[in-house]
Amino acid sequence: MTELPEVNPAERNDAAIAFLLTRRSRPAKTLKAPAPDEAALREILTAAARTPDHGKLEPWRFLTITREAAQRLGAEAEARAKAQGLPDEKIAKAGKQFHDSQLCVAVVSSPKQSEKVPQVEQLYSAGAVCLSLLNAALAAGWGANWLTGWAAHDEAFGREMLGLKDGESVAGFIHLGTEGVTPPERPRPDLDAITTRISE
Ligand SMILES: Cc1cc2nc3c(=O)[nH]c(=O)nc-3n(C[C@H](O)[C@H](O)[C@H](O)COP(=O)(O)O)c2cc1C
Repeated sequence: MTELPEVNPAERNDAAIAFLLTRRSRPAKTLKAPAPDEAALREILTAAARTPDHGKLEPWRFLTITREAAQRLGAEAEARAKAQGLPDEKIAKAGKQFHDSQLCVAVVSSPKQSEKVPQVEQLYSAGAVCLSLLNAALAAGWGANWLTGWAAHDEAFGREMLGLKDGESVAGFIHLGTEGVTPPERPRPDLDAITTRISE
């Protein structure tokens, strides 16, 4: 069990706010070794699992994929994309995220039967886990990137290569490693354009 730091949640946490105001992903293809070791990964996953989850259903789980396993998955993704008759560019793309990967965590959406919590809310929670995982890795000083792509959406690949069960899907492949390049800031949403004030 990762020990919890001493933080008073009722006080402003300037470092956390500064992180959230500046955080950004590092492109997966630019990540290098080393990747988080077992202890570092455990801390990141512990943070990721501390995510809002209506009804405490835990409608998600993790697959941790080493670099060696990722090479195997990359080759298999390419072979399957090729067998589906996809164009060369898409075949290469299907495998590339795995070939580039130092360490990958697949966040699996695993919705549970519930009369109270709609499936879509369980899916939202899986997406929230992806962001928490990404942010925990970035906050710990790693480079990280949330990707999906062909392998996340091909049902047979999920079932046969990742062991997904009926109803499960990949919410994200989060690639982790050491930052190779700091990407330039990208345009961020115009807050006024996306915010409506409802005041009465
Ligand atoms: C669900 C989801 C799937 C994504 N899949 C891909 C992908 O397959 N390929 C890609 O280049 N970017 C993908 N992205 C975008 C990357 O994560 C991108 O690096 C990210 O939007 C950068 O955001 P940030 O700088 O705010 O962290 C995806 C984003 C999300 C939320």
